[in-house]
Amino acid sequence: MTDKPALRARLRAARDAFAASGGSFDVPPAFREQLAEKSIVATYHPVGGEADPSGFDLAALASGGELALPHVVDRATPLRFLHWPRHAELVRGPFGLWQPHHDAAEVVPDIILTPLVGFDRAGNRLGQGAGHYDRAFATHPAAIRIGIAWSVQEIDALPVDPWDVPLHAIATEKEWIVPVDARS
Ligand SMILES: Nc1nc2c(c(=O)[nH]1)N(C=O)[C@@H](CNc1ccc(C(=O)N[C@@H](CCC(=O)O)C(=O)O)cc1)CN2
Ligand SMILES: Nc1ncnc2c1ncn2[C@@H]1O[C@H](COP(=O)(O)OP(=O)(O)OP(=O)(O)O)[C@@H](O)[C@H]1O
Repeated sequence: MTDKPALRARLRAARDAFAASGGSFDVPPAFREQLAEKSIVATYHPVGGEADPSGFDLAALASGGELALPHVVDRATPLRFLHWPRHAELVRGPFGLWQPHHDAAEVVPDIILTPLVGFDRAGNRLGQGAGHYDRAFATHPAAIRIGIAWSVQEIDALPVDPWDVPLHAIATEKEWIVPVDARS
């Protein structure tokens, strides 16, 4: 299967079925190592069957880091990462998201944790299709890009478009995947 909309439908269904069966996540040691030097972590507030990144959030705070959340206006407008003191009140946004108030401080993330719809072992990513993270990665090329997903969201090879920016690592409930091209 090569078209993104069809893959998205299939992988969302696999994600939601897996999440409903009660998956859980440990924070990979390799993520903790990255926190030594990287302090501003853009996380996300999970919706539906998305894997919950709270363990990553706590690890970032425990190492002295700060959190940010994406703020979205609509499909066409690029997202902004806004500072989020954990437990600060969130406001309901589009797509059923919870996000910081629009006048929270904008930050430049060192690490971007990205919820995935799908992924492959080469670090290619399938998202929601609005291009929010594609554009954020283009705006913040120095940030470390870490995808978070359930293992059932993996496929052999995703179709790749010219604007797709590969991930540096993918965390699932089973493993920490570092694509060959992202190894140093
Ligand atoms: N938790 C979370 N926050 C996020 C994202 C995300 O995917 N998940 N985003 C990712 O870019 C950005 C928001 N952009 C989005 C763009 C489109 C849709 C969307 O089409 N949602 C579908 C249902 C999705 C599903 O079941 O997976 C919908 O509302 O019908 C969602 C978010 C930033 N924040
Ligand atoms: N750097 C960019 N600047 C402007 N538009 C972009 C950029 N990158 C991607 N886009 C647009 O965003 C859309 C992304 O579609 P695609 O199906 O690849 O999204 P996706 O893989 O689900 O990722 P995302 O999570 O970013 O939505 C395309 O219409 C593309 O033209």
